[in-house]
Amino acid sequence: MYDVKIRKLPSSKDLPLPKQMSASSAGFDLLAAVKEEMVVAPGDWTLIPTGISLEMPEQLEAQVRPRSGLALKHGITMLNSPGTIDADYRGEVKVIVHNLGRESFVVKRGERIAQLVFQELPKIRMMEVAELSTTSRGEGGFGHTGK
Ligand SMILES: O=c1ccn([C@H]2C[C@H](O)[C@@H](COP(=O)(O)OP(=O)(O)OP(=O)(O)O)O2)c(=O)[nH]1
Repeated sequence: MYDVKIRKLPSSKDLPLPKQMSASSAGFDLLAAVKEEMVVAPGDWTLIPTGISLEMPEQLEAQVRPRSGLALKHGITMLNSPGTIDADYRGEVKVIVHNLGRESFVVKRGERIAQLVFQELPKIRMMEVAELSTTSRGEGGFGHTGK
């Protein structure tokens, strides 16, 4: 269990605190802290503020992910999905909303625009080597085994 601190910024004072999906879940929905609404034209993308900033243990990162309902109904996704929120980032969490739909999408204030999922990060040690081990896959990739 990790403690994640959420700070509401002045732009979201009147909005509810994002709700954890369940007491044990690893994430919550992000609310759009736009002034009233923001229009995203078809094919366009824009940065949507969420009105919160975070503090989490350094073993974690948070990932900004699309909501499947918005994707299915409106073609709305996150351009950089999953967006990465670094543990040492203290700025406002923002969402790059991409409209892949055929119609303009209106982001309304307080709407659940994306979801944030926390992930434990492995510790790695990088090392340069001259050779890598051999495997049966070798260099095959990008569909080389067929459909
Ligand atoms: O969807 C996103 C992605 C990133 N960020 C914030 C938090 C993250 O810690 C910071 C930097 O993100 P990232 O490392 O993806 O961006 P970069 O383009 O590599 O910028 P930087 O040079 O600031 O690391 O921007 C968001 O608020 N939302």
